[in-house]
Amino acid sequence: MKSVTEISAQYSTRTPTLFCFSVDRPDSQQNLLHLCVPEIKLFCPTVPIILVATRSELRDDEGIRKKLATQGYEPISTIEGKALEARIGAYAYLECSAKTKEGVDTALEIISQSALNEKKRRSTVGPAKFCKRPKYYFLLGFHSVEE
Ligand SMILES: Nc1nc2c(ncn2[C@@H]2O[C@H](COP(=O)(O)OP(=O)(O)OP(=O)(O)O)[C@@H](O)[C@H]2O)c(=O)[nH]1
Repeated sequence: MKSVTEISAQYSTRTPTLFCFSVDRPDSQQNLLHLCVPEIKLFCPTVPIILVATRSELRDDEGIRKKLATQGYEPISTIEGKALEARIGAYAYLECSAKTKEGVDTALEIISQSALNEKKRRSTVGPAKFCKRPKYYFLLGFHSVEE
């Protein structure tokens, strides 16, 4: 997963950005909610977020269900995914599995469509600016686009 530092360095303020979590990894959803989303909202508030649930076929995998159950978890459901979409104000919520290919075509279609919509919007409202980067990233030793 790209860090928000990388996103803010490379992307314009309106480039649609994919945030992915894996349905068998409740921690990946928590990382998005508590680390990535607050940062991108702070530094790139106008970036449209497309939320993607990956490895969706693992919801029906008994081995995964059992493993998660021993830790007190279940695979992340569609309802939870949609709740996260609403909570972070995402542009779209998608689910797919690279393994079974389910949802992949739809995901690619919606992602392309959002990029085309953005291109259209840009031609009417002018060019996008780059995201403002937080100063403390310098202290942590990240590269800067200004360097
Ligand atoms: N079950 C399942 N496994 C998948 C799926 N997509 C990817 N994987 C597995 O997930 C692992 C990581 O896949 P990659 O395509 O390398 O994805 P990545 O984002 O580069 O992964 P990381 O390097 O782990 O961050 C591999 O072992 C893949 O086989 C999927 O749809 N279902």
